[in-house]
Amino acid sequence: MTQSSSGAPADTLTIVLAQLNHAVGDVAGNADAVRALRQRHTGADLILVPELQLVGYPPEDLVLKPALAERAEAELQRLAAETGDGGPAVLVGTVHRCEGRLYNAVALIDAGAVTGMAIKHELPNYGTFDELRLFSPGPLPEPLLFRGVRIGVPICEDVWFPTVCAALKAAGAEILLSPNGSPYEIDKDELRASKIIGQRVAETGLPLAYLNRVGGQDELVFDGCSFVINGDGTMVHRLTDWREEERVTHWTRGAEGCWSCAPGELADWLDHPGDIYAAMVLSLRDYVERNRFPGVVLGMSGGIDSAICAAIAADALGPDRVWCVMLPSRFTSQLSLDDAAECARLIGAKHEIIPIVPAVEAFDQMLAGTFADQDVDITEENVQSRIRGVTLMAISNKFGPMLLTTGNKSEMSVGYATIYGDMAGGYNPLKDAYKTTVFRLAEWRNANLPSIALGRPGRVIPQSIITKPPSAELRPDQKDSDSLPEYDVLDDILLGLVEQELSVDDVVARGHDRATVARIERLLYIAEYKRRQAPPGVKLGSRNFGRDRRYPITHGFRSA
Ligand SMILES: Nc1ncnc2c1ncn2[C@@H]1O[C@H](COP(=O)(O)OP(=O)(O)OC[C@H]2O[C@@H]([n+]3cccc(C(=O)O)c3)[C@H](O)[C@@H]2O)[C@@H](O)[C@H]1O
Ligand SMILES: Nc1ncnc2c1ncn2[C@@H]1O[C@H](COP(=O)(O)OP(=O)(O)OP(=O)(O)O)[C@@H](O)[C@H]1O
Ligand SMILES: NC(=O)CC[C@H](N)C(=O)O
Repeated sequence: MTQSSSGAPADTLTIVLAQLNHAVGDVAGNADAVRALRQRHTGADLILVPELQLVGYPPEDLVLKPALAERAEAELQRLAAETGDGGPAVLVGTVHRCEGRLYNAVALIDAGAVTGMAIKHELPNYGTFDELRLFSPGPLPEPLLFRGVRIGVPICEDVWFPTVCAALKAAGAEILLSPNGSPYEIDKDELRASKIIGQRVAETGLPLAYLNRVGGQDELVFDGCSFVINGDGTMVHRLTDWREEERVTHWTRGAEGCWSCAPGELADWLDHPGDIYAAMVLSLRDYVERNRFPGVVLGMSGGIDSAICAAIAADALGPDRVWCVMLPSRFTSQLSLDDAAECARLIGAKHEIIPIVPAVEAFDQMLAGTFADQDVDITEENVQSRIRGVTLMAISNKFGPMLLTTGNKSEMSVGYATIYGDMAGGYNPLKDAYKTTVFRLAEWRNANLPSIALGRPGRVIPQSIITKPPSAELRPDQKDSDSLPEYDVLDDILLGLVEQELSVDDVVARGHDRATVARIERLLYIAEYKRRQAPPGVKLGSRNFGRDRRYPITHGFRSA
């Protein structure tokens, strides 16, 4: 029931929470998604869509192009006019230009017009965010009046601090509806729900609907995980994770004038490491689809990194869009050949063998004169890796699939990858996953099929790939542990140096060997140039090699 014809405030509201996967820059497509929602929910009073729905979140510097803002303004006016049909109103995230400034805003469109505007006050400017570069902060906001009800619209970062919600409450807000573009980070779903938003509700006593976007956008992925908490702190709705969802919620003004939302479904959210796996699947899917690739190709070595990447790709795109190429050299073992073939068979992906021996021999001959009197060293190992890169890129050029890179975060931390070799490619699902996480993911995927997956259920990674010692097989009997500490040791050192920004002394105090920690710190710093040239990959933690951690390439600092 909406506001009565006498103009008395509404005492019930039907609000649709639309957890959408919008596309950055596709203003027309994002507006069409709003149109379609209005058609599907004609009986609703109000529809809430994610932060910056019209331009997509995060728009980055694209939003500084005046033509983008103009297009968003035109679409907003068109959508507003369409609400003259008597159907639902919409709280739609968009950019707003005023007196030469650009704002991150939410427009209330209702009864044929823009009837209100909320402007983001707190602009996040840390980690991956740099909204102060793009937007001006709005003043402390006031509630928007909708059918006689004062609705507070704190926009994403606005709910991470007490100020905006307190101001809205003081100005008479009765309900808080918060549109978000909150990227996935390990454990952030619970942090948002139990801590951050729980606290805002406790401080204000107001019911709050938290609506997040879903989907992948370059290095970020959005998990959805929207929810509603009533003023007494009870969680009454939890929307699904990793998928779009439209949840119809019913709100009532109670005897004391306080609003509450009727309880609905409380969806389960994936725990570790299933959430990490889902993040990799969804981010790769959206990257490949939105950049219009027919599928992916990857070098399948019989090792765990390429195996899990192939499984993620099959779950993202379907097995028939994944092309696994084994490129054996004379150091490749029969076990690797067998494991690669068996893994591709279990996944259901295309598998092909292209020996690189003729190309290696040709390079040996070509360089024989120049390298006369030189010892064989890592140069020849890197040539093999680069021959694989050239071959895989030739397949990509000829048939169109994007080449996946497979270097995990442990390797990328210490530069254990060949630039222009196995680092050649377009997207890396493992970029922010340490090797120990990769092992956990393989075990998890063999026992679970995430609901968003398009791949086959059951075991997809042969056990021998999980149990054998990792090797790059670039020289006889090579093992990763010949040149690096065992991965559980390496990863704990990296956790300290990268994720927690500890010094060598701090990491040694955790029980590690000083010389090893100092060597890893040195390798970490001198590999920065490689990481700057590495392909993008999905952010999982709070310190990804990307916008979370912006180190200089050239510097002289060593902490020991
Ligand atoms: N600061 C800087 N700015 C710009 N360029 C810089 C640079 N420092 C070195 N370079 C250049 O980089 C070159 C060295 O880099 P690069 O050619 O990659 O060679 P490099 O890092 O020396 O060796 C590759 C490493 O990756 C390992 N690997 C290779 C292949 C696969 C795997 C695996 O586990 O999957 C591991 C291999 O065992 C070795 O440890 C130098 O020749 C130099 O020209
Ligand atoms: N024989 C091979 N055939 C096809 N691709 C290969 C081969 N060897 C290496 N690659 C590619 O180069 C990447 C790095 O390989 P390498 O085996 O040297 O180290 P890794 O990091 O242990 O990876 P993996 O666990 O996949 O073997 C592999 O993931 C794969 O994509
Ligand atoms: N879009 C935003 O304002 C994001 C910042 C916020 N702290 C989050 O990650 O949820």
